[in-house]
Amino acid sequence: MKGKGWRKLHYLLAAVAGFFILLASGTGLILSIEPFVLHQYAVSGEIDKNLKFNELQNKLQEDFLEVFSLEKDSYGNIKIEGIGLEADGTFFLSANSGEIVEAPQPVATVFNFSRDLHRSLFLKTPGRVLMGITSFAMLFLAISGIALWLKRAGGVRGVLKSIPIIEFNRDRHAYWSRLFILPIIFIAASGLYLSIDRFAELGKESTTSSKTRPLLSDIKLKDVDAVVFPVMEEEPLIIETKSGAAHYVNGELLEFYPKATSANLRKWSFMVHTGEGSRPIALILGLSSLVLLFLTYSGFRMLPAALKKRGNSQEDIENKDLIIAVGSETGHTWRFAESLSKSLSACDIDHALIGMDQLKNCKGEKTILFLVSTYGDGEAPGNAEDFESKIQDIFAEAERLNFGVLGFGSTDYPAYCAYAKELRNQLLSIKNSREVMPYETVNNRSVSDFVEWVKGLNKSMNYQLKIDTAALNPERRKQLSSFEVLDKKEITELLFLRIDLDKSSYVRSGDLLAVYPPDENIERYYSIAIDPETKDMILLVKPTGLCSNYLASLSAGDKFEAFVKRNPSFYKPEGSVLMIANGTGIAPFLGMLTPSDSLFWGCKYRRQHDLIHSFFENQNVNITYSKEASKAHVQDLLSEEKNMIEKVLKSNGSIMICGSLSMLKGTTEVLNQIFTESGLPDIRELKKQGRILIDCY
Ligand SMILES: Cc1cc2nc3c(=O)[nH]c(=O)nc-3n(C[C@H](O)[C@H](O)[C@H](O)COP(=O)(O)O)c2cc1C
Repeated sequence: MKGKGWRKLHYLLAAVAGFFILLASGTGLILSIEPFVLHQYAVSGEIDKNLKFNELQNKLQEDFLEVFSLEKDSYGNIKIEGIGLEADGTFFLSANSGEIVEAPQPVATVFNFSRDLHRSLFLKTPGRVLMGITSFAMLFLAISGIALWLKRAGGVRGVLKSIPIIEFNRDRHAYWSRLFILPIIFIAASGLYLSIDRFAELGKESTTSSKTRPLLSDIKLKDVDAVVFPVMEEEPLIIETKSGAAHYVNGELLEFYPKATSANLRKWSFMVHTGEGSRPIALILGLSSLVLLFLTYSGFRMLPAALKKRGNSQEDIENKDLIIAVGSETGHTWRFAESLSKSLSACDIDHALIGMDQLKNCKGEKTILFLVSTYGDGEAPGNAEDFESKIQDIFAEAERLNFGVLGFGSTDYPAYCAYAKELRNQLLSIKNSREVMPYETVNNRSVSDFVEWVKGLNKSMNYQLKIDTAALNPERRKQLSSFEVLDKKEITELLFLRIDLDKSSYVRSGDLLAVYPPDENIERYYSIAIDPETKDMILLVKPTGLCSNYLASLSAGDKFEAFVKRNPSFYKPEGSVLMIANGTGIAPFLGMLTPSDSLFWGCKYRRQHDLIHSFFENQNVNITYSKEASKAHVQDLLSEEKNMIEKVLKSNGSIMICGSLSMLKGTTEVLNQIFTESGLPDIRELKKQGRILIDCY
């Protein structure tokens, strides 16, 4: 089955069985507490491992007129039914003295109530059947979940990789289900087995006699599970142990019925499913129930978007010249495509919106705008999985294909927008194809990236589209903190902000500050430094956009709303570090620089240096100015530092790069050349080893 099929199965099962799973998890959570509160439940004490069953039997003959049965419960209690010298009924015995001990306290109503609800929804047999089916659905949810998880990870190799948390419900759902997959499978499988066992009456003991013939005098009390005592003389004494049931008459072994595997399986399933008698298992069950509750909640939050039918069908596109084709795994790209479609309609531009799996047999001249995400480890999203194998057929009859590709992805993943790039190459190889819109990307569903692309589209196609950004539903994060500006300085296009920070805060240099301009729901990220001396937060901003102009309008004492996004992939590594930055990209390094590091910074004007020179005292800093006489860029400085760069890397040091993408491009070229000449691994390999860290935008 393909990723799409597994996803459908997963959602279908969740939609059908979700309510019952919720019920079973809630009651399961309550029941998992039982072994912890019933601490006085074990009243029989520890059984001496050498104590023989015979010895207890002799004691019983002294104290009871008649004993009918003996049973050991999962708490190790010895429970007997019989007629005592003073009373008759059920008694608990001390394991070693054989004397009657105080009966355990009754079980709290909440546990009995939860147990009945958990097992049968108070509906007796139909309820038990329903809960059996729920276990079955849960097992298949776990199996389809594993398939989705493999797809998400881009194959088996990636399953243990960390999961970036970009979207709370989706990514935490994946995170927690991965962590608890084994207990969840055990819970579902044991629940299913217990249900089947009850209805199919599995586990009847085999009557095959065994070669192991336990003598009555050898049986130890610790090995006994249950005993049925003879009432009439000709009846046998039946002793059940882990290995089977032995029948004795007058102390002689008459028959032995080894225990069938199914009986052991039943016992094992009961233990795994209830945790009765084992607090560690009960703890795992409790935590798993909590996780299941969360998975049901987050799954239901994702369900409406997943089940929504989107786009036109193949028939609708036949006489359209302009098509928006969407490749999406989890539905976000559709939101952008729909808002583009709306703005085209508002301008009376005839077009169709379609999923990539619906795109078949294009005839004549078509203009197709592909909006595609990347999934797994740089792979195609679900509805574009088969596109590559069909692409030649799809366009076989097209006279001309005008296309543009907009990639949706996240720089949190190493293969940023890899599928969009691959698709673009495939389209370029189609006969009569022409790229009419330059390839662009949208990082982390950035509305501003998308709006920029639409501006480009307007230019290329001579449109006047206006995107309704509110329709893209960017949500302002709920928990924002208020930050106070302590100091603000500005020198030619560079703004320096010192911001008050709770001194016990966990924030580190290299983290990001996400700021919302007033009346806007789209945050902008700024790399931050923590001043090593004062522990204040330092922000460097180029005041050219809506948010940076807002920050520029603030004065000391003003407050603004923001949150800190942890960015551990850009924390300073051990050892000496070569830091490379241009413009405001220097910000995180202001809090990282030590005398054993070197910093290369490219800025525009000499004056800008005055804003931050106090951070450079006794440090190894090299600066270029692109708007002064030298007109040099930071990469020009690097090409003269071959020996130093080689020395840093050969002594196990690292390189960190922060700033613009164009600086990254130039820097990468220079570094690659140096690495080749020095026999060092290439940038890709060093990045993999975590020795080149990049934060460019
Ligand atoms: C499991 C997973 C894997 C991803 N892998 C990549 C990737 O390799 N490269 C990338 O640029 N983005 C990757 N992304 C980010 C998505 O492409 C991005 O969130 C996109 O907006 C999702 O759009 P969609 O909901 O339409 O599929 C991944 C997201 C997830 C959840």
